[in-house]
This record gives sequence, C-alpha cells and structure tokens, in this order.
Amino acid sequence: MNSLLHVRDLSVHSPAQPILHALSFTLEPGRILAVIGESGSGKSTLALSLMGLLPPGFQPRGELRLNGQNLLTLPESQWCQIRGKTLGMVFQEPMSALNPTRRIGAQIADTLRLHTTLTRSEIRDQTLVLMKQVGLLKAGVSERAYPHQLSGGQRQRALLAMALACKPALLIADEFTTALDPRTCEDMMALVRQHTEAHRMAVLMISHDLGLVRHHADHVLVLKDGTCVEQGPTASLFDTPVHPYTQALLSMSLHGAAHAPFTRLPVYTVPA
Ligand SMILES: Nc1ncnc2c1ncn2[C@@H]1O[C@H](COP(=O)(O)OP(=O)(O)OP(=O)(O)O)[C@@H](O)[C@H]1O
Repeated sequence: MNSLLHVRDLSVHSPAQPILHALSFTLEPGRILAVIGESGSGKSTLALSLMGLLPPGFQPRGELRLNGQNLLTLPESQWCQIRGKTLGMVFQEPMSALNPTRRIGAQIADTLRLHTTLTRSEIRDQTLVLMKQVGLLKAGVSERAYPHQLSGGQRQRALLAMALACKPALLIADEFTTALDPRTCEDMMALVRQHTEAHRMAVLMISHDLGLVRHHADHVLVLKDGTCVEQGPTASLFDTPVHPYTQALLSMSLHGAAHAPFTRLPVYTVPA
C-alpha cells in the first residue's frame, strides 16, 4: 500500500459529546484530499487530531498512521519533531499562528533552524527564497517586518512559507484561503500544487469553497455531524453524488452559496 496517511476508525469525543464517528480514509503522496461539510460537522476537529492539537479533554480513538506510525500513541515530545517538519499546517486566522513580537523573516528562519541542519547563512538564503516563492518579496515585504505591518493576505503568505519550509510530507490546510482575495487564493493554491508535484507533498484541505475544491482536490470526503457520508474522486463526487446530503450540499453551491458560510441544510438522518 502506497498511502502516506492511513486513518482507520478515528473517533473523537469531547467531554460533552461525540464529535467524530469512526472515520476511515487514506491519502497518497502527491494527492489533495478535500474535507467538506457544514459548520460544526467536525472538519477542524479532524485537522486538529491529525496535528495532535485537540483541545484538553478531547479523546481520540482508532488509528492515525503517518508513514506507518500511529500518531495517536506518540508522546508530545515526538509530536514536536513531526509538526513543522513532516506535517505542515496553515489555518484561516494567521495572526493566531504568528508571534507578534518576532520579525517575519526570523519566524520563517526558526522553522528551518528547528528542523534542518542548514548553516546560518543557508537559512538566511532559504528564508529569502521562501519569501520570494510566496510572493512576499514582490509585494515589498521585508524580512524585518513584524506581523502587524502585513496585510491579512501577506500574513497568510508568510504562514504558508513557514508551512512549506521543510518540504513536509503532509500539509493540513484548514480554510486557509477563506479570507483571501481570489488572486491571492489562486497564487497560494498554485504554490501548494507545485509542492504536490515537485515534492510529492500530500494535502488535506478543509474548505467551504466548493469551486476551489472541485478545481484542486483529487478526492473529496463529505462530513455530516462527524460521520463520513460519502467519499470519492472529485469528478465523480461532484458529477454523480450518491448521498442525499452530498446532493443537497452541492445543489446549495450551484445556487451561489459556495462562497458563503453554510446555513443549515434540511435535516438528514444517517441510517444506523
Ligand atoms: N474546544 C471545543 N470545546 C467543545 N466543543 C468543541 C470545541 N471545538 C469544537 N467543538 C464542537 O465540535 C463540533 C465540531 O466542531 P468543528 O470546529 O470541528 O466543526 P467544523 O466543521 O470545523 O466547523 P466550521 O466549518 O464552522 O469551522 C461542534 O459541535 C463544536 O461545537
């Protein structure tokens, strides 16, 4: 089996309620898997499980294998080695992921310093290469700028530079394009695609933008109330959705709702 990520029977309980129910899927190197579903369906909980960042009191069960290793059994010290190196992460709100007191160049360099054996001058050169790749240099952003001196889109570009710095095997992207203008969004996705092709990076992408998902994802997994109701190759899932919930989700997007947060869909009960 070629899978980079093998999720089997992943369930997550919060102290109050079950959040995810026996999710199973695989992700191969170089592939993009999109997870879609209404607000509250558990997409971010899945992303946080994959990064070992579940809130206190949340209990994951099952198997989350990355390159064969079950992440759910790892101590925090080993998670710290994986995050930023094998696992890259980008989120919707970049300000919460950036240190407001450190310059952008230094924060990108930190990732390289932590996870590579590059020399000081190689790190400086590579930081500039990354800033160029994500379009920060072209936008006139200096490596000496602080996060508050950047626009939201520029901060997101800086976060992507940090996430891609160590050429991760898997990128978790949780609604990271939501606040971006269409041009920046396409630039960012193009860079992500370049990494999937050049470095065989796999991507688990969470998005409410079904146009973006259709254009960029290879596979799609549909979540409803923490349960996977349908998953499959993007073209067939969009062209011939089988599950009534998927049909309803996609028909909402046809009516122009793809770029807005989902409103509640008609209640559909998943058969036991
Ligand atoms: N820190 C938390 N404490 C308690 N419950 C939480 C917490 N975070 C999320 N939940 C609950 O877990 C469920 C799934 O939330 P989650 O954020 O994973 O959904 P989502 O699909 O990512 O939603 P959205 O699209 O709005 O980001 C919801 O019922 C939510 O209330």
